[in-house]
Amino acid sequence: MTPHPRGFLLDGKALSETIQAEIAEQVNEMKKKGRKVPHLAAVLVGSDGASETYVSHKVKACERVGFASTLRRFPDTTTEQELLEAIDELNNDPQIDGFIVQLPLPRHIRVDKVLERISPAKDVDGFHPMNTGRMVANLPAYKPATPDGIVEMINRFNIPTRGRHVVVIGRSLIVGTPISLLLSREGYPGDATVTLCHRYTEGLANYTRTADILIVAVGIPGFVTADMIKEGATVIDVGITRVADESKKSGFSLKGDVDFEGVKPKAAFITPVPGGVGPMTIASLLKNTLLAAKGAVYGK
Ligand SMILES: Nc1nc(=O)c2c([nH]1)NC[C@@H]1CN(c3ccc(C(=O)N[C@@H](CCC(=O)O)C(=O)O)cc3)C=[N+]21
Repeated sequence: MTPHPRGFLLDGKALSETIQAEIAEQVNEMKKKGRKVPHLAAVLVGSDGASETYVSHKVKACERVGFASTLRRFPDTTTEQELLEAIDELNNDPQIDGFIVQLPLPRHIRVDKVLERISPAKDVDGFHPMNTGRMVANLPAYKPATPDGIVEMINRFNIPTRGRHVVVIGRSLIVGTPISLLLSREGYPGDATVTLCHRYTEGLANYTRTADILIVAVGIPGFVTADMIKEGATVIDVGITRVADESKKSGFSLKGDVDFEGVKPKAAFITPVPGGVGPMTIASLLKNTLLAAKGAVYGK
């Protein structure tokens, strides 16, 4: 008998590039028909290093697929009212198909107020309660990019989900809650039995050890260790933390929530960090922007 394969890398970077090539193809078709290319705007408040990196990745991805992009920068001292006015401008700008307000925001700005101000039809992050609600109700909606990227990854790598036990660690509105919903609902990739764990879960390892698919989004480097994994599980690492690293020019390296080296020999499939879920998030944001330009969710 051949040994069961272990440690197959779920290469999110390569898959994201494949999806971006598919999107670029669609942009070419739009151009041929004389239609305007999709236009994504990003709003960045303050100068958080990680946020700068993510937003620049999004802008570069737009260029790669042939989208137009706009970056609106605001200082840390921007008031909530000023930010809301900037959002109104983007809502009313017919050139902009979709936009995102990069999180986190400075503490003096109420994130709920900001997200609710975004027109649901332009909310390509899928953070507006209208899109959350429509997703829950199985209506056409923009789905949040990180869970959508995970679903896409499971789909394209043909990882079975029906009747499987999915354990999610972390219940955020942006990752843990929506991925639990998407994988438990009808059809593929779905039909899974989902357990949603969080900081108050007692005996966490008793759950994780029964997971066929383990999805970790807690933001603590190396949180999941080999002893917590079932042999042959699929391990999806959403964490991405900057950890000081003298050997790097940047002075830091990126660490996931999973002890990759320890877990890899036990897992059937595993996502690396970087190069796993992060790039899939970008691909899904582009997908949503294409949907917005086509009016595929709310009409034109
Ligand atoms: N309104 C809003 N929408 C978001 O979607 C959003 C956000 N705010 N705030 C922060 C989180 C985080 N996020 C990532 C996107 C791409 C990578 C990504 O491309 N990561 C690369 C490496 C990134 C690097 O070099 O630092 C990778 O994992 O290989 C990571 C994280 C989107 N987020």
